Order: sequence, then C-alpha cells, then structure tokens
Amino acid sequence: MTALLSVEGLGISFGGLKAVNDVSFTVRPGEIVSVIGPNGAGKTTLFNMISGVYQPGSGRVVLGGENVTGMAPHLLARRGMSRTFQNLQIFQSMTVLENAISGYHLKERGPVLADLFGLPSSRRRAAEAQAGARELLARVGLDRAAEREAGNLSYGALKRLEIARALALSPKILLLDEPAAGCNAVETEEIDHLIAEVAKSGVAILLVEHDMKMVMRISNHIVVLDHGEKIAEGDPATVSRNPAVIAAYLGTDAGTEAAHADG
Ligand SMILES: Nc1ncnc2c1ncn2[C@@H]1O[C@H](COP(=O)(O)OP(=O)(O)OP(=O)(O)O)[C@@H](O)[C@H]1O
Repeated sequence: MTALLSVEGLGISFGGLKAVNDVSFTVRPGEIVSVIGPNGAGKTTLFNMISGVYQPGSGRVVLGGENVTGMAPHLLARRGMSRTFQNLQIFQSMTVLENAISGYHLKERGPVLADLFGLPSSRRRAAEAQAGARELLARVGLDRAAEREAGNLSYGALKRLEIARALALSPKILLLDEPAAGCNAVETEEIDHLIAEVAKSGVAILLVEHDMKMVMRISNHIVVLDHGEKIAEGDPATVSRNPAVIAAYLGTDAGTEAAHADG
C-alpha cells in the first residue's frame, strides 16, 4: 500500500542548534508508527513541523500525494490530519459531551455566518455534531460519562476524551503526542486498545511516546531519533536490538526496557 504520509528530509534549526536534521520516513493507512528517542532528541519538534505548528527549515511533508509542508493546522485538519498535544487541550469546566462536540468545530475558523444568524443549516450541523460526539464517546468508552464535568474525570479518561476530540475530524492520520503520559498501567492499556482499534479502522497513527513497553507492544514500525538525527528505523524487535539505539538510551530506564521488551 502506498504511503499516506511522507516525511522527506525534514529539518529545522533553533539558533545554531539543529533540533531536527534530514529526517525521512513514511506512514501507511492503518499503520502505527512511533517516533522514539531520548529527551531532547527532537521528537516534539518533528511533530510540530509535520502538523504545521512550525515551518520546517528544510524538507517536505506530503499528505495523500499533496505537498502540505508548513500548512496551517486547520488546513491540515481539512485534509485529514488531526493531532493531540502533550498538554491536554480539554475544557475542564465543560461536560465530556461538550468537549467531544467541540472537536467538530476544529476544522472551522471562527463562527460561520449561518451560526451567527441561527439558520436551519447551523441547527442541523449542531444536531449532527451532537449525535457524532455521542458515538465517539461510546468508541472511547466514555458514553456513560457524557454529562459529567470533564475536570472530574480520571487522567486516563481525559486522555481518551482528547483522542475522541481528534477523531471528530474523521482523520486519515492521527498524530498522538505522548498519549499515555501520566497514565497508570491500566489506563495505558485502555489507551493501547483504543489506538489499536483506531488503526484497525484504517486510520494511520503517528505516535510520540516515552512508555517504551507501550511503544514495543503496539507499533508496526519505529523511527528512532537522537540529537535530531534518525539513527534507526524498523519493526520493534529489530529496533530494540540495534546497538546504536541501545547506546543512545544507555543509562536510561527506557533503554533497559527497550533492550528487553522483545524478549
Ligand atoms: N522553540 C524552541 N526554541 C529553541 N530550542 C528548541 C525549541 N524547541 C525545541 N528546542 C530544542 O530542540 C531540541 C529538541 O527538542 P524536542 O522538544 O523536540 O525534543 P523531544 O525529543 O521532544 O524531547 P522530550 O522527550 O524531552 O519531549 C532540544 O535541544 C530543545 O531544547
């Protein structure tokens, strides 16, 4: 199957520092690709370039055959790319359902005229968003929490709510920035299952995650960064045996986990 996303020679510098240098890889529909690497390796910066938050200094991002390099996030969303952030982007004082509904408006930029005048087309859109949001909440296991204030949810549930919001855009590719950060083992497993289910439905997943056990469990393909450079890529078993990868992680807990995860 041909690539949905091609990252081609992507790079950016901050001052004199090459935060990301000449990184290339591809993601196919339904595939789970993880980007890993020690702290400061350039993972978030790479994500920010792919998702239009940063303008790359060099290279290209191609989505569905179209050059989308540096395109604004809402335009990428219309083309099928949606993302979550390391820091939760949830409205804590709104209900779970209202948060999920807000995901439907991420593609739009400012209020549409029909909304301002309360036209039937806007009421129909609102009803559709509400029905879709309820379906999404069921998909992420939060349907029974729909009327609860989001701020009262457990951390793992908030993370799943954030994924629900991103899914409201019906993405072809979902970028997840540390979806299991701060979660306990049970919550991490729930997020595992959710990601696997989303991928199974044909959505491509690009993941940055520190939880090495999770990465090794769910990834089809892993890209390893160190000091902004891609030092390895391949399936989990191959990558975890790669001497350059082990050396990059040496002395970190994640390195020890990576070295033993396939055994
Ligand atoms: N906006 C910025 N301005 C200057 N330097 C930056 C900026 N963003 C990142 N950097 C630097 O670029 C390098 C890569 O950082 P980045 O946050 O992408 O790494 P990371 O792999 O995501 O790290 P972590 O695992 O700690 O989240 C680091 O040296 C960082 O200090």
